[in-house]
Amino acid sequence: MNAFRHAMARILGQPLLGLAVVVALWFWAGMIDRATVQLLSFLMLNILLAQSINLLTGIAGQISLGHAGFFAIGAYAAGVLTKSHGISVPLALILAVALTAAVGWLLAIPAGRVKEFYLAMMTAGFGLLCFEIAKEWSSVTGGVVGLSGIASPTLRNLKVLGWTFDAVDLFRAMLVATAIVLLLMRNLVQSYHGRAFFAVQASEIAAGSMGIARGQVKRRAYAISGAMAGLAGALYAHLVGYLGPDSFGIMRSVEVLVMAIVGGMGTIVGPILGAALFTWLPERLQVFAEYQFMVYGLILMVIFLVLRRGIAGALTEPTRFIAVRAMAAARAADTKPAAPAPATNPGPADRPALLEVRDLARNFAGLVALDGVSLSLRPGRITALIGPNGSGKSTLVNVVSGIYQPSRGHVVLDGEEIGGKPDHMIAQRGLIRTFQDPRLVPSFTVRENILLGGQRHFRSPMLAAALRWPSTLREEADMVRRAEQVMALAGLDGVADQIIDSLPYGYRRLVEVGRAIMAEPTVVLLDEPAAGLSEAELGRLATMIRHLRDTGKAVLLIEHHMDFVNDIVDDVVVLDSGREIYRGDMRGMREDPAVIAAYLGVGQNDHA
Ligand SMILES: Nc1ncnc2c1ncn2[C@@H]1O[C@H](COP(=O)(O)OP(=O)(O)OP(=O)(O)O)[C@@H](O)[C@H]1O
Repeated sequence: MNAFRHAMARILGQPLLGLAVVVALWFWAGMIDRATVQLLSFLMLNILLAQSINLLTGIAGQISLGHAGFFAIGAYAAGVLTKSHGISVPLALILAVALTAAVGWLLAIPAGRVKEFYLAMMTAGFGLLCFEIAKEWSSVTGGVVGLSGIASPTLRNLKVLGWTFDAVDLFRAMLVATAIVLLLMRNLVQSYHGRAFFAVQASEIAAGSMGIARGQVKRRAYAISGAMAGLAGALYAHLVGYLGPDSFGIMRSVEVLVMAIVGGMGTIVGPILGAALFTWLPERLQVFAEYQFMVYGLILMVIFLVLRRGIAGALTEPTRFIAVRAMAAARAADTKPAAPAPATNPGPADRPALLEVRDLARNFAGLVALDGVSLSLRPGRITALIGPNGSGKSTLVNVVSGIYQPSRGHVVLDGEEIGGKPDHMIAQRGLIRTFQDPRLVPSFTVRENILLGGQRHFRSPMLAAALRWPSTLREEADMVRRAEQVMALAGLDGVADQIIDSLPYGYRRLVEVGRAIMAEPTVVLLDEPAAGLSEAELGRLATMIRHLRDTGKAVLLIEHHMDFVNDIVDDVVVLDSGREIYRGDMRGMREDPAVIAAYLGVGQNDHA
């Protein structure tokens, strides 16, 4: 079964297969009856709609129950602009797409602030609003009577660049448009922009910690998704020549979502298969006459029960079509991993600090979690931050990395005050952190997760990524090469292509630290990276942390594993109840009475 799914993944992943299908459909359309051409045209619309929601929901993780709204805006914009304002069809199409992209961008501003049920309800509200406007704004949309007489093949008045389109011409134009959109979407999803979408879906906090501006990513996802649904709407207007509000109700939004889910969200091929099934199925179900919707409902229930990851998930390997995998593997083949940096001594203790924390405090509703902590992290030195549970170590990392606002004090990174700045900006400036519970993209491979560390260094604009501009490919190849080096250092090269969720826990910790190395930070904050690691994994972790030190990074290590800390750190700071109780070296710490009483527990043994 696995061999079959692997083979299917290879076959369906071939761009030549897509080209062959497009060419075959192009010629076949000239040989078949009109009804079939119409059905194929609807298939193109459904593919665009299903991909549009796939990008927003399956890839960027933003559920939408109002996609029919974008479809309606695109359709009415094209219909009104061509019919009432005499604008040419191609220009109207471009304007309709631009308008829906702008609406998507604007919708992201409120929608980007909410999640899950609230987001579902907000987007359903958007869909309802569009539906009601279509119904009530009768001077423009024709209201419930609808807008008829839009240029279409049926009326023989669909003129494009002086050429009158019949049904077959329109289908061919839709076929080419759909193929181009799919190609651009695939390229985009496989670039670092696409990885940012997946990262936001997996964990917004982790995305921020890699320098990904989640608000911007969501706005882009809404705008592109809106534009795709808008394009489908504009094409629909010219396909049918008539628009009525009933085509844009909530059921249309649900249908679009169902197509993408049944096909397989998060993949490129899934929504195509889902769209094909749901274009073909209603026709077949007509034999059940008045029972057809019952049968439809039953089929849906069975499909969701049996195909948990959609048709694509059943046919192929999981998430085979996402991210940079194919490209990464190709580039990796000619990559020679660099040897780990030679060990050097720690940097001198008197070099200027890369990170200065001064008098930092943080309260949580009356609880003082941090109470005036000061700390300096210098290049090429590893500082341990230790202390009993609840002493404020993670809070310090969260405040410094921008997840929590400080209640008081300063955080200065490389001479710049960063206290209170958003987490992604702090990461962009070179302060990278890991989490107590590793936060990775579960559907990504080890390589893809490591690559996410490089997000802050990518520069290619979205258009260049969608067009696979040579500069984008070069940038991507450089990053992949660096990811290979990081994996070699971390001993992860043997599992580079494994999905992270299929690997034991220890690997996830190492991958998260590898991701931090990939970011080429100036300052790294590691929150209990050794927890739960085996002896062999601890060895690899130590190599990675020493590599950070030897390449001049300032490292803060929160850790309870004293033997591990003893072996690698240069300086130690101990916290208790949000205050510093010790600063110095390891030996001094072990003998310090305050540390013994608060943390090391020897004092308690003495009492026993
Ligand atoms: N988001 C929050 N809301 C309320 N209280 C919090 C929050 N985060 C931390 N605290 C509290 O702040 C104090 C310090 O917690 P913190 O997690 O920083 O300790 P820690 O030293 O990292 O502990 P551990 O070693 O168990 O991770 C604790 O009393 C904790 O309950």
